Amino acid sequence: MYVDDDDDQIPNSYSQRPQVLNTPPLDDPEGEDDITDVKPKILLFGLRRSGKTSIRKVVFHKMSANETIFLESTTKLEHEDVSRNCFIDYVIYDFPGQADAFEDSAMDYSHIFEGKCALIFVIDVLEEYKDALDKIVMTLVGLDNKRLLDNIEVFVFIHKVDGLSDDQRAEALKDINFKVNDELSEAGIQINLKTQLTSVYDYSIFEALSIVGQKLIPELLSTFEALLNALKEPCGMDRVLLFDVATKCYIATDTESVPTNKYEMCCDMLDLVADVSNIYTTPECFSFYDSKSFSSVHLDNGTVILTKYICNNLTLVCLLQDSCLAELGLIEYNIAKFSQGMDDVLKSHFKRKPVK
Ligand SMILES: Nc1nc2c(ncn2[C@@H]2O[C@H](COP(=O)(O)OP(=O)(O)OP(=O)(O)O)[C@@H](O)[C@H]2O)c(=O)[nH]1
Repeated sequence: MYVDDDDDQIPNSYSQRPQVLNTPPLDDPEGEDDITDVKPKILLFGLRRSGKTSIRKVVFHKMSANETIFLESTTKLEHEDVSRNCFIDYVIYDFPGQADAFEDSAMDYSHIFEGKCALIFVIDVLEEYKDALDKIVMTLVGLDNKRLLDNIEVFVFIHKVDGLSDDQRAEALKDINFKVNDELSEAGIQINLKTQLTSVYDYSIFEALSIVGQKLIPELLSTFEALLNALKEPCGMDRVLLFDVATKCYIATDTESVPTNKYEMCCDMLDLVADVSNIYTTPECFSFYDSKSFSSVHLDNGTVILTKYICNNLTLVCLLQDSCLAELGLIEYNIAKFSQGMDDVLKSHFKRKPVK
């Protein structure tokens, strides 16, 4: 199936760079689950019980953080396609804690690192983390030796920080950054490691995965930032974010980075809309959102949080001062223009690409 120029709808998912995976995934030795269309990958790596599966389940399956204590250890490589729309369009690989990417010839994972990847090392900060740091360095050295490192964005999630005070978090961040970078430079590896403090008990894990996801769509990101800026400025908005409502990951924002408290405010708003809709939508209704979905909350400090559904699970969340609402017509007009611009960009970007 091909995207037609005249299509009004942006399809839910686009297959992006078709190529054939050389080796079947390891949990699929027969190749039954033949992935002929390799999407960008997010690879979760880390020691046993560091929290990899919990991250996957909480963000992509809406599992509550409390339920993750019942998760069993992953004993073989698991992968799943978590595509929601043309932005959240990737496959997640959850490596078993004991996996070594290159050490064991019976389990050579190197083919998985081919193509566009984000490699996330998850460190359990509540445990002694020397072994975890050794594993990071060993894996990166292995990737470097195989000349695979150039394609890969590398992240370190300093995980389970809900158990730490602010001072302990800052200390862990500094210590881990220093030790990993030190060992990597000793091994002669220059790499831009992105380190995040995360927990499944708050929004930090969604924020961290938003940043990872954005690295997988760099070609679209700058265009969407420009579109969001073009919306923000004439309307006098403080911040505008484009969210995937299913995962609470933000796809893009205006060019200024988003302070964590603002990101949390937006997530609370999305949760509020979902909770109210959950109570009052009829069971036959598949989604809380349609083209008319629009909501606003006025805070007593004069801030307004406004959401407007765009398409394909994507919703705009805008933060503005209530004085800006005097020009509500202008805001609605610019949001409609944004929506049209997004539609045009996606159509031209994915024109004649096969659609799943
Ligand atoms: N306090 C806290 N505990 C967490 C967090 N994330 C995961 N856990 C707990 O960590 C334990 C291990 O989580 P898993 O997700 O199974 O860890 P894993 O890395 O997939 O483990 P393996 O499958 O053995 O490799 C569970 O008891 C989770 O509840 C977090 O952010 N904070």
